[in-house]
Amino acid sequence: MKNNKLIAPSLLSCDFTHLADEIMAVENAGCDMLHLDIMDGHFVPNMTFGPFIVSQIKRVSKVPLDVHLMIEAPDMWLERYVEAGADYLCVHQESVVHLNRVVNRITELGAKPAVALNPATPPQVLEYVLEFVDMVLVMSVNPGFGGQKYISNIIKKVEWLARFREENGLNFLIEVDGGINRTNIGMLSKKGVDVFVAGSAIFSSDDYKKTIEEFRELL
Ligand SMILES: O=C(CO)[C@@H](O)[C@H](O)COP(=O)(O)O
Ligand SMILES: [Co+2]
Repeated sequence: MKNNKLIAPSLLSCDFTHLADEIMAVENAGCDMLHLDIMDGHFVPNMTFGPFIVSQIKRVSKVPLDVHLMIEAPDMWLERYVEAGADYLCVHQESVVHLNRVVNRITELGAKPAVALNPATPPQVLEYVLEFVDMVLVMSVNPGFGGQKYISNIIKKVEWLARFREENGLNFLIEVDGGINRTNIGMLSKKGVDVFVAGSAIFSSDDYKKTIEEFRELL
């Protein structure tokens, strides 16, 4: 961790034909975590990979894995993703009925629970679970694809979460995901964001190290 701000490249935008090389490249470039987007073709209109690939990524990675579940009924899969090596395990509030139970289960399994919010979901729905989570993921695009445009009104959610955290003496991390780049990362950091997921901004750049260093200067 550097300056308590974490950069988590989303592998969704990497070259999957050279997965291990891409992981090594972003780790050597100084990233703090790897963000893994799990999509099931139901909760979001796209599909990626499951626990087997997560376990393979775990074998070759040195930094913590931040596993973002964009799937229906994630409660059926918690054990599998923790066994596969998830350090942070994130469920969408919109995909879960018994959120308190799911968060507690992730903790019992030994991972750090995180909850994600779609762009249209207000943060106040999390008021009664915030004391139990390690991280809140504020989606700044509609989940399903990399390379989309940042939705600017999510900043109000970041402000509310940062204020709630302060007023209640909590220490969950605030993470943003979607359309993060050098034009918005500095402002988000000042508002209280701790973890910055970036897919296309890192993997479409020519020099991952330079891009991550530029991000870090803006934090
Ligand atoms: O969860 C998601 C998309 O659903 C993200 O993690 C994206 O993969 C971020 O990609 P960029 O917007 O940074 O290209
Ligand atoms: Co994600």
